[in-house]
Amino acid sequence: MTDTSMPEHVIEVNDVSMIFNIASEQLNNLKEYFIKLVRHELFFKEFRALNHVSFKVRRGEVVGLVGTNGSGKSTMLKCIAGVLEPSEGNIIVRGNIAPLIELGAGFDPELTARENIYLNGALLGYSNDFIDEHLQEIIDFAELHNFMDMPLKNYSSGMVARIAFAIATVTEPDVLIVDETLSVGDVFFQEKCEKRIKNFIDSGSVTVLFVSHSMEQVERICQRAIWIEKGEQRMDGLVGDVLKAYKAQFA
Ligand SMILES: Nc1ncnc2c1ncn2[C@@H]1O[C@H](COP(=O)(O)OP(=O)(O)OP(=O)(O)O)[C@@H](O)[C@H]1O
Repeated sequence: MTDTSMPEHVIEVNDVSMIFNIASEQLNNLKEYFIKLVRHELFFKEFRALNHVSFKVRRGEVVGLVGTNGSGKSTMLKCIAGVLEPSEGNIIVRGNIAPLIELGAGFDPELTARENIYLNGALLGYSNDFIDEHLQEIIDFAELHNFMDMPLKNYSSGMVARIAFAIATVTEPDVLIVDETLSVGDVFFQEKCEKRIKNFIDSGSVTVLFVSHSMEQVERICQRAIWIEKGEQRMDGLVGDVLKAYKAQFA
């Protein structure tokens, strides 16, 4: 049931900037780093990965973030997911987030896939009982029945993606963040994930933020796109219009 008292914007990104401190010169090893540090010769310069970005996303909207390599898309998603704190501005997220970013970050490579499902599930806020109840469903979706007792360090990146996607989407999240997760999966898994995302979209209550370098995939999944380039917000609008402008820069 939709709660009409809820504010209609599920995500609010208000004038967000992200500044990273990067070493101003190249250091070749840790020893060099410590010598410079002790001599107070270590200087940093500021790098703005995001520069005054603002946008709002309504419940049920499916938004694609596009931009060339290093333009700040993942940084934006990490700020929204709460993995990074913006240097300036603020972000409001109303509801629970299923973040499919930095796959494997919430996993322990030494543990088996089965153990990792419980570990990652706990990080996502699921109880042990809940996982017990849904374990088979997760394994079925990931289609990795024979590999459940293998340590995750022996998994391929696509296999990790399968497990991560299956756990994160076992229930309907308020906000689903998908950052290149699907790109490491094979075409069959990609189709399966897209179908699950589409089901969420059809329910009308899941908000999806999606990053992909496949323009075709962005066009197929998203209604709206935001173009971020070198940390600057270039355009925000209907997916067709934004992709047209984005592609035109290479023409
Ligand atoms: N922890 C960090 N420290 C310093 N710089 C960082 C850090 N994380 C990201 N950056 C820099 O911020 C910029 C934006 O990176 P980001 O990963 O957000 O780009 P992206 O648009 O997701 O790129 P891609 O399409 O290649 O995945 C890059 O120049 C990157 O080097």
